[in-house]
Amino acid sequence: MKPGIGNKLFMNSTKFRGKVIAIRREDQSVWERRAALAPLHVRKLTRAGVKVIVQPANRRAYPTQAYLKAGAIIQEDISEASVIFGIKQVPVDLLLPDKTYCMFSHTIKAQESNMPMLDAMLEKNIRLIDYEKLVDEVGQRVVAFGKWAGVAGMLNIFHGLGLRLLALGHHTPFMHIGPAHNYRNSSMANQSVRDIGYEIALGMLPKSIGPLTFVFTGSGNVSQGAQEVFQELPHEYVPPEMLQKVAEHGAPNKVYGCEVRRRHYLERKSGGGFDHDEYEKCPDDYISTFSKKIAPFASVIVNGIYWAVGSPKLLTLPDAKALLRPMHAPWLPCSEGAPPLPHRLLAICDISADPGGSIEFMNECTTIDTPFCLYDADRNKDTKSFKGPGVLVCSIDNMPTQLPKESTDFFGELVLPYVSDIITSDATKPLEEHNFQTPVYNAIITSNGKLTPNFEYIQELRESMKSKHKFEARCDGDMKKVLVLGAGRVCMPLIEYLHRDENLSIVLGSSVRADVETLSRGLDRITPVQIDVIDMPGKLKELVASADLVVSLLPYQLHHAVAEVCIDHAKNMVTASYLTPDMSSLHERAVQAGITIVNEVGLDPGIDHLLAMECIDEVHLAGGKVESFISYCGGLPAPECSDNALRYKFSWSPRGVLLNTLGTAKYLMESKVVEVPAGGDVLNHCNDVNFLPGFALEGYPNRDSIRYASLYGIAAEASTVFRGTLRFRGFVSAMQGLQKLGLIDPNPHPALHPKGPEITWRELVCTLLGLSNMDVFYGNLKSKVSEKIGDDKLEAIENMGLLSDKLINKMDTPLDTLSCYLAEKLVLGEADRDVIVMRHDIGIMWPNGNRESRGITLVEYGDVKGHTAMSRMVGLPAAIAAKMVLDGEIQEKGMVLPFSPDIYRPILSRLRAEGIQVKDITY
Ligand SMILES: NC(=O)c1ccc[n+]([C@@H]2O[C@H](COP(=O)([O-])OP(=O)(O)OC[C@H]3O[C@@H](n4cnc5c(N)ncnc54)[C@H](O)[C@@H]3O)[C@@H](O)[C@H]2O)c1
Ligand SMILES: N[C@@H](CCCCN[C@@H](CCC(=O)O)C(=O)O)C(=O)O
Repeated sequence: MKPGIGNKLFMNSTKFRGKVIAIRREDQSVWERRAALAPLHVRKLTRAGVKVIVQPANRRAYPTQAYLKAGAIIQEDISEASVIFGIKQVPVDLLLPDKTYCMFSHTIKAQESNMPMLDAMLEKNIRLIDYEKLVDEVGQRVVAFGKWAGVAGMLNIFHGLGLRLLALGHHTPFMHIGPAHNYRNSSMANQSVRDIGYEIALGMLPKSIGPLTFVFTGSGNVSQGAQEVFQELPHEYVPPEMLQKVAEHGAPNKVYGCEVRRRHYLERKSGGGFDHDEYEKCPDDYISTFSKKIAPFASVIVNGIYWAVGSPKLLTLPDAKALLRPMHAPWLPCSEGAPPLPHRLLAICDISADPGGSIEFMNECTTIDTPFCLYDADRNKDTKSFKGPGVLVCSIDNMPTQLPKESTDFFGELVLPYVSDIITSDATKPLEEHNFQTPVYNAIITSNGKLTPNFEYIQELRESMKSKHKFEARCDGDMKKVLVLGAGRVCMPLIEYLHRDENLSIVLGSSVRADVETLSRGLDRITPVQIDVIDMPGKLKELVASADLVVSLLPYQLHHAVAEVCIDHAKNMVTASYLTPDMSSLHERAVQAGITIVNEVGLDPGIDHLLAMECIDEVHLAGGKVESFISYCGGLPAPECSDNALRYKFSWSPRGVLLNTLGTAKYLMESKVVEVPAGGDVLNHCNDVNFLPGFALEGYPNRDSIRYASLYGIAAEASTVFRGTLRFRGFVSAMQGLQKLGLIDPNPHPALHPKGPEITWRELVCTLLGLSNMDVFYGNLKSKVSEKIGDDKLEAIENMGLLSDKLINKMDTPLDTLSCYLAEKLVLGEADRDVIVMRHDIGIMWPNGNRESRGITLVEYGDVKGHTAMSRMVGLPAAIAAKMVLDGEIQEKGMVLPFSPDIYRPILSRLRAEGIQVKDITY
């Protein structure tokens, strides 16, 4: 039935005589000024003989007087009415039994907060008609406020844009637009919009902000309402494919609009194209390109689409991170007083207002009281502010009530054709005795104490939700569970960071019971579990299966076994370790399982990558090239604690430290590839390192640096790429002594069989020297050692007690035996602290031919009474990455490295918030 037809329906009709309806006073929100029928509609009804009772309400936009003039009876008591019209939900104690109520009940998704009202309606024999379910034969809603949400939304976002631009340093004509509810009606609002349009046409938008583009999603009433307001500005519409051009080089004296339809951004996964019917049937077969092809060129997005669960989102959490990255637009005239915009996307008006829906990071609607929030993608948090990083979001879910008179007129006009039918309702009589037209009949949710057949599903939904809740309550409600494997030296700051989130519970599993118990002490929501991941595969499966995410802080060789189980159970995983070929080989399987495995998010690897990528991307964005990249990192004892022959104490896995001196290395030095074979040769490539002259540092190559040339995107431009390990001078020489003696050998040695006879360090050295007489005179032994490893290295061997008569705790291989021994000997003592020293020296060539050297330095000391610097620098980035995966901020599947800005930027910004400071110098 068409609007306006109501006029005829109520003409000369006698069937309405004696009918009594009421318009109730709204009480759901202080902003609710709408009514279901305007005085104009009431007049039609009263003329047709209907008695209309209107509950007095000074808040209603149409004054009570106007209803009185339209023939209504103004009175508090509405019990005489058989049908009661309202807009929003009714408090349970105000529900009158045996009546028909019309409203937006918000019950059809079994919304928990409205279930008591639904129960009361069933109990009180109320017939509930829900406007939302009044639909035509093709399922289109026939009564709605749609257009007015669009009109109000557009005004709100103009208003917010003015305030946001001001906070970014720019007065603009948008400052003169108020929130929608400041206007008496849309004509007044449109006049204001025209006024600012005049200013825009005169060129009063600052040039430094560049052209403004408005993207409208959807083409329904909401979008049309918004565009009607937009069109009051001097504007030009462009198709999506021209958006980039106008966003960069459009005119500043008008604004650009772009209406985006599904076909513009939805593509069949298997080879592109869009088919409406196919999409309706299988939305899963489609992906959205909105975030890549359209959003990067939008200043403002006005979202007016209907989004169904399961269909691709317009913008995800990672998309927001990409869109809110610094913009580089050197062609815009910027200065200190005319600052450039931080990024193009300034504001989103999410009129669809569907939390967690098409705009994934909109997880709570804003309100008319507090209409805006600023969503900071790097922190995945929003603030009620206009200042600071982020995109402004307006997602009020009752915008039409900001223009209450026109909304009431519009709605009343749409609902009136159905009123003639609805007012025949007598809730005391069975439905069958009525002759409702189909749309009305189909919108009846409750009748005669029961849910109508179309809505019986609500009860099932409630039951399934209840059992889901019960199940969730059993599994600690909405809590997510993280399984942390490994309770060693770098674990605790990770646990503490994760533990800050009260919705997380942690299972800490490791091979040594005492370790897991110590680390869990004093913390709630953490369960210590003793597990050997190799010897107890069943238990590992069980723990992984019940977790939402696994963090492995085990020795790196064990990650592969854990990753296999994560793939089998489709659980995401995070490690602070190098992506080994072993782990890489699981990439495809991880992709197939739909899981994310983030690697290399510790310190080195980890923070070094994040800082490198931050600088490299900045250089590339500004058109520069990275000609050389030299990076060093050392986890060291603080200089005042370096009181031993190695000038070293362990802040992370001793075995790992020793093993690294045996590995291969590869680097690029002034265009020459240098390959270092395994077995200790890396130490022969040691140099003094002098960027901190107060520290006596030396450095040697660390693994394959060339691999990072391509991963960092500098392979085609850098002639030097080097990553190295830092130590205090003296370490390399002492270590070479150990190597030469054969003490860093990872292969089993018969003298070190755990079940073999007891042996002292002195005897082992004799054995390794090939001496048949273990009883050799001490002075003589020293000479033999000197002969083998050199005079300069002898003192270190002696100083470490390796010529002593101390019994050995035999661990099969010299390497494991020495690791175990040195782990105790070179432990950071109670009064010791460690220090992390990291340095990147980056040589840059700018487009104008100028050269620049950038020094990025991180020096972090550990806390004597608290955590080591190493554990914080490894545990924190790993924990932040783990949270990002859990919260959906990292969604990439397979083996993931932290090289993309949407991963490294948030991690760095959160590390900086933890007080980690990096010095950046140009020399
Ligand atoms: N990226 C970086 O900057 C960085 C820095 C330090 C450490 N790491 C890595 O982090 C991980 C942890 O380092 P750490 O210094 O804490 O090591 P650690 O040696 O101090 O601790 C290892 C832990 O794993 C446990 N473990 C060993 N074998 C096990 C098994 N079979 N089953 C269950 N538990 C077992 C040990 O009991 C211990 O709790 C290692 O992989 C290390 O290489 C990375
Ligand atoms: N290179 C520095 C810092 C090393 C931090 C530990 N990194 C481990 C990571 C091993 C892994 O788990 O993959 C390493 O071996 O470099 C130093 O040696 O002092």
